[in-house]
This record gives sequence, structure tokens and C-alpha cells, in this order.
Amino acid sequence: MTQSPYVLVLFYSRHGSVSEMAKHIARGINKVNGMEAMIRQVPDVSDTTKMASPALPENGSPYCTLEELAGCSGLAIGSPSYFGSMAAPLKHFIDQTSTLWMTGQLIDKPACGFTSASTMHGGQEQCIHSMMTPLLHHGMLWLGLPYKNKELISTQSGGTPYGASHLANSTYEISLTSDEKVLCEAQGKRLAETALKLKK
Ligand SMILES: Cc1cc2nc3c(=O)[nH]c(=O)nc-3n(C[C@H](O)[C@H](O)[C@H](O)COP(=O)(O)O)c2cc1C
Repeated sequence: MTQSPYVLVLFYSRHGSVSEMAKHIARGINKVNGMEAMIRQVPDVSDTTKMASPALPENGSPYCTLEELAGCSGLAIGSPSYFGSMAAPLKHFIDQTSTLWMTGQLIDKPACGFTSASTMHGGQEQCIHSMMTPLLHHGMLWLGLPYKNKELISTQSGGTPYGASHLANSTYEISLTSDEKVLCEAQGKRLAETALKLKK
């Protein structure tokens, strides 16, 4: 069976905010005819062993396989901001992608990043940049969010020109503001439109 062209929405989320953002990004992707969203998460890592998750997630999206990453037409990658950087489980997953790097399977495919953080100036932009770096090594084409999206100006919470973000506060608020939702959808739509244009 041939898989329809898809944009992979790949994330790690411990408390649910980034997972919620992934749904809104997927909604934007699915607005583009000819592209569909595939939502996948990465397993947690343990403090004491190399890898300690069950083979299947207890809830939420399935775990991503390397084949699913290799086959995507575009990639939206999301992580909570942890000390201004991506969370370890996502980095752990990326660190297993050397075979894709050696075979150049992600070259010239578009990518973008999204994040959630508990504080306004706690490193949202830095976290998005941390996800950009390995994907540039993979030869991917990084997309931001242009200011034609007026919500970037009106937002009182998340939203950056580097990628969508959510301000969860210290109360782990999962629900997104309307500006944050619009920006997530705009980012997903832009990514899918670009993936369609670039598709060979
Ligand atoms: C280890 C750790 C480090 C964190 N570092 C930051 C940080 O640097 N800046 C910030 O604003 N929030 C930080 N947070 C808060 C998370 O980014 C925030 O709760 C986020 O919304 C969680 O996303 P999730 O609900 O998808 O798990 C940190 C949380 C943890 C557990």
C-alpha cells in the first residue's frame, strides 16, 4: 500500500501542552489538499537506564519510527522548553537518526519547530533554535513564522517568529489562547504548503 504524502508532527510532551499544540499544527497541515498530518511522539527516557519506556505509549500518539521520519515530506518538531533547550527524550530520538543523515533522506525537506514553556522569557526561542540545529545538519529547510500573521503582534502569551509557542505558566495550563491556536495552525499550513511545492 502506498502511503499518501504526509507531514510528520513529532514531539515530546510530559504534561500535555506540546501535545495540544501538535493537534493544532496538524489541523493547519490538514487544511492543505494533497498533504496530511501524521502525529507521533517519542518515548520518555529514564534517569537510570539508557531507555526505559514500554514499547507502546500508555496514551496519546504512537511512538515514531525512523521509517516514518524518513518518509515524511515535511517535519514539525515540538518539545517543552527545558532549561532553554529541547527535552532529552527528543534529543535522544534525534541522536538515533544517523542512518538517515548518512543517506541524506531528509535533505531539502521543510521543517519547523514549536515549544511550550512555563515562563514568558524562559527560553522559548532558544528551545526552538536547539531543535533547528540538528535538522540543519540533516539538510532540512527551516521555516519560521512571518509577521503577516498578525497574532504575532497581538499575542499576550506564546508565539514567536522562530516558531509557534505556548505559555503554560507554572500551573501547566494545557489550553492554548486563541492567538496561540491561530499561530499553530498557520505554521502547520505553511509547512504543508511548502512541502507540497518542494515535493519531487
Ligand atoms: C526539567 C525542566 C526544565 C524546564 N525548564 C524551563 C525553562 O527553561 N523555561 C521555562 O519557561 N519553563 C521550563 N520548564 C517548564 C516546561 O517547559 C513547561 O511546563 C512546559 O509547558 C511543559 O510542556 P508539556 O506540558 O508539553 O510537558 C521546565 C520544566 C522541566 C521539567
